[in-house]
Amino acid sequence: MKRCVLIGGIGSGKSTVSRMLQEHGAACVDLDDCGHEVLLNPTVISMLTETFGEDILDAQGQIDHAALAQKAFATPQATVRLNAITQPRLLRIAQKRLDDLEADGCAIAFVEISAYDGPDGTFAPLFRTDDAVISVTAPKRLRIERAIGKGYSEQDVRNRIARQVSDAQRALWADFVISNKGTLADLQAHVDAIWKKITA
Ligand SMILES: CC(C)(COP(=O)(O)OP(=O)(O)OC[C@H]1O[C@@H](n2cnc3c(N)ncnc32)[C@H](O)[C@@H]1O)[C@@H](O)C(=O)NCCC(=O)NCCS
Ligand SMILES: Nc1ncnc2c1ncn2[C@@H]1O[C@H](COP(=O)(O)OP(=O)(O)OP(=O)(O)O)[C@@H](O)[C@H]1O
Repeated sequence: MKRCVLIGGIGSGKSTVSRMLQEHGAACVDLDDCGHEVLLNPTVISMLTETFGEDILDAQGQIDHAALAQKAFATPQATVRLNAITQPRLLRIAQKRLDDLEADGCAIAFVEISAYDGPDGTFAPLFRTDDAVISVTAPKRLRIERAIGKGYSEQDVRNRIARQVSDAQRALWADFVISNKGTLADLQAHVDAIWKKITA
């Protein structure tokens, strides 16, 4: 199975690119989604409440994502603590999803990684060093606007951006950079061209 890595900061358009790639026939493993599964684990819930306090829970005792985000993205140290609890576990879920796709005969899979920290970083077990990396970028102003449109508060988006690497850093790691500052039709054309190159 050919694997590719799809990276980009909050509101850049990764999920939209992922949807377009899936329409071409690719499978996608979204690490944000794997992370959401981790937050349902009772051990993780206790570790997170011990670290960040009981007020990250909703009335049902489940993690309130916005409440946890407010605490966990407030400082670099808090984000390190969040990542240490969640990322080793979400990595195992993502690895299993990739293994299952491969066993099912999937030809090409994209791993969508919003918190990508480089080829030798946390997510290295999920890909090989020669797998293509696609970075989706957009000006900060547009990313904030788009993320607010998805329901995040402006402060939350700004905090998350502050905890993420820059588009300039992502470009150094990428084989393809998609600049997503135009229309959805522009984005589609860009994705179609990359799909052709990747599958040539
Ligand atoms: C803090 C949580 C509960 C907020 O949940 P919420 O549903 O609001 O956001 P979601 O998980 O869908 O992420 C949305 C975006 O936030 C940003 N983001 C999420 N986690 C991180 C992180 N650890 N570091 C930097 N940015 C992050 C990304 O741009 C991501 O696309 C959740 O993001 C979380 O548990 N994060 C830690 C796990 C993780 O690292 N996930 C990203 C894997 S690549
Ligand atoms: N070129 C575009 N023109 C107009 N709207 C766009 C464009 N690209 C993305 N969007 C919209 O912007 C929002 C953010 O895009 P998307 O969800 O794909 O980003 P993301 O990088 O996956 O974000 P997140 O980090 O929150 O997961 C979505 O509502 C999407 O429909």
